[in-house]
Amino acid sequence: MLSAAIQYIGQVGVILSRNGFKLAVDPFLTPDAPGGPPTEWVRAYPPPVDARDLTDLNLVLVTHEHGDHLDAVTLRAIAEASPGCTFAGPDVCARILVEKGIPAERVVSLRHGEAFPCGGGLTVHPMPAWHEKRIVDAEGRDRFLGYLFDWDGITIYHAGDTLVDEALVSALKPFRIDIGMLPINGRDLFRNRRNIDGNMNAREAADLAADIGMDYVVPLHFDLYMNNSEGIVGFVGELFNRFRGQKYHIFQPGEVWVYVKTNEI
Ligand SMILES: Nc1ccn([C@@H]2O[C@H](COP(=O)(O)O)[C@@H](O)[C@H]2O)c(=O)n1
Repeated sequence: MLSAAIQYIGQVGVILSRNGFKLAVDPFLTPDAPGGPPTEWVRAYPPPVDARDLTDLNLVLVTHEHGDHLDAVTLRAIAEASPGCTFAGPDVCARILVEKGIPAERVVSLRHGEAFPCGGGLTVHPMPAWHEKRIVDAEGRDRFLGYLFDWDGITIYHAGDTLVDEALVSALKPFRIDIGMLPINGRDLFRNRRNIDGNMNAREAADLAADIGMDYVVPLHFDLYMNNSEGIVGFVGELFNRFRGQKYHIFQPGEVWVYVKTNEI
């Protein structure tokens, strides 16, 4: 019987733990968000975890540089609380992390096509992401990344912020994904006008989960900022109406879910 523990910490932030190795993706734990009131960015709930209490992280992965994903205040607090923690992300983020005070020797630049071996039987495969569009620099390095965790018998995909693109489906198809964590906030002209880049919506996330054959699909990016959300009801409806039997897990902020991979009881 194989298992992995996942804690949801808000927006797209999660902490994953397996085989004694613990990592966080996009921890955004600042109570006063960048922008913040009186702007449109009003958190729906306070951070469920204090970054200063994250004392045993081995790795933090950042998907892109937007302030609700790369939160320098949170990351500096983690660097201090978890002295053995490495910080990794797209090259743009790696440079920002160093500028923001994370020691350069603890920062790794990741790119699609180059696997990143870690402890605990984990290999991280950086995946391209289309946060409204795919942006690649002159050296072919993606500005936005998702991550595929090939973790000693359990495969977990964290999409970061992305649309569904045929090239993404092709990149994911070779893997048998046990848990796929997908943004579902969608996009529209009126958010674009306010410089809010879009992602896949609930319908597209449901289709992707079914098309890839994910065991569980986990929606993200729907509950923290209601100005950039399409809610959760549509996602459940899509699965119920069109993909009956597709398993899913909807997190509450701060909740820990233990995924167990077994056919036996
Ligand atoms: N507190 C925040 C959160 C987000 N933004 C900006 O919104 C845009 C979209 O954010 P994503 O989650 O889709 O990456 C992006 O430009 C963020 O910087 C913000 O200003 N304040």
